[in-house]
Amino acid sequence: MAMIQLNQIVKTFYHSGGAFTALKGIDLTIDEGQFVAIIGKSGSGKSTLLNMITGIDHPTSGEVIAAGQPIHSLRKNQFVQWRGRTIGIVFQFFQLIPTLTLLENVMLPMDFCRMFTSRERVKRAKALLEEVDMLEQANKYPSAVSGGQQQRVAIARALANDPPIIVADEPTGSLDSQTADSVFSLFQKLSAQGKTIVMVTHDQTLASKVHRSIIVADGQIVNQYMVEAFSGLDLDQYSLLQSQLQTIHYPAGSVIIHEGDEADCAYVILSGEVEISVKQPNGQKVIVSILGKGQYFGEIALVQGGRRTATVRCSIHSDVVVAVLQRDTFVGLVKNSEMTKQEIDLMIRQRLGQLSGIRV
Ligand SMILES: Nc1ncnc2c1ncn2[C@@H]1O[C@H](COP(=O)(O)OP(=O)(O)OP(=O)(O)O)[C@@H](O)[C@H]1O
Repeated sequence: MAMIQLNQIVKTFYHSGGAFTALKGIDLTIDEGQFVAIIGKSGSGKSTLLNMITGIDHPTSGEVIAAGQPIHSLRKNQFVQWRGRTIGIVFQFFQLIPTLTLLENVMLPMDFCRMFTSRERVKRAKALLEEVDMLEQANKYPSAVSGGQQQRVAIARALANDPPIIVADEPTGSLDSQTADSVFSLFQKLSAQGKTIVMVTHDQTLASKVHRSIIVADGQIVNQYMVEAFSGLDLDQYSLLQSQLQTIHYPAGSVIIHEGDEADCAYVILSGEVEISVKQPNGQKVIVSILGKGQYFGEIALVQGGRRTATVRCSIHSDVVVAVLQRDTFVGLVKNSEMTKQEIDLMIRQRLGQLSGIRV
């Protein structure tokens, strides 16, 4: 079930110098219980995207639905109460109230949403502080504990009303790496308990520790099948890829590449399936493989020089959408990413081996 859904979200900021579009038509569905990392370079639009989900900011156009509620259709008072019960928010700099004790900070969202009786609130706040290993410090003020400890309390506060969604903007960004690890494992624990978590981070290594990572580049989400096809790129390279991509729609059964043609681009399949075929010496065509979403083709002639080694035709059952990468972009990516180069070299060797087996 979808817990968060963004439909065609556009956000344009207007200022004295003109207009700047920070989000350019974002479509995103996050399922219940998913732990999602939003990754991207500084200025790519991550926080703006998060602010759309929390309702801290309004989209210029488009719709956000969280826990079944179109959030921007609620009146302000209704919205604030709804969010207090539905979305727990964790910030990079904790944002605890300095004049309240840690226990009082955790009780605040329950007081605000009148969720539990006063006695239950104290009991629950203590239980949450225990869960984040901070119960012994409950009566201290935020300034008397470390940054990592403040963030643990901020997480307990986000959980106060038992919201199904937790949203966190760089929650480990201001912490040293050891403290960051222990705060991150708290999020993993919450994920295991079934919370839906959306976390903005600069840290690409976190991608392997969550259910799903979404790369934002220049106000757009980099297509997940591009990320699958080129898994070894860094954020600068994904940004470049996103800015230079062109998508083309081919009808079912049409030919995308003819064997023997000159080569000037490579392709990644975004939807549908293609058949790769070669001509045998006796003139007969043989299908050597079928490729689907997240797989690329057309790379052999680009990397090795020369003409197309096979014909690529859309399956007769479905249309095909491909991302087209011009020669310079493709060769540049391969040259600048050793991991991508190794993966592609290996793939080319396997494919050429397969083709020569068929041509003899
Ligand atoms: N209130 C605003 N007015 C004008 N421009 C804004 C505003 N908020 C954000 N922007 C611009 O929108 C773009 C995206 O900003 P955003 O804060 O979402 O990026 P980010 O990916 O979260 O960056 P960082 O990792 O540095 O926090 C930036 O170019 C930023 O300057």
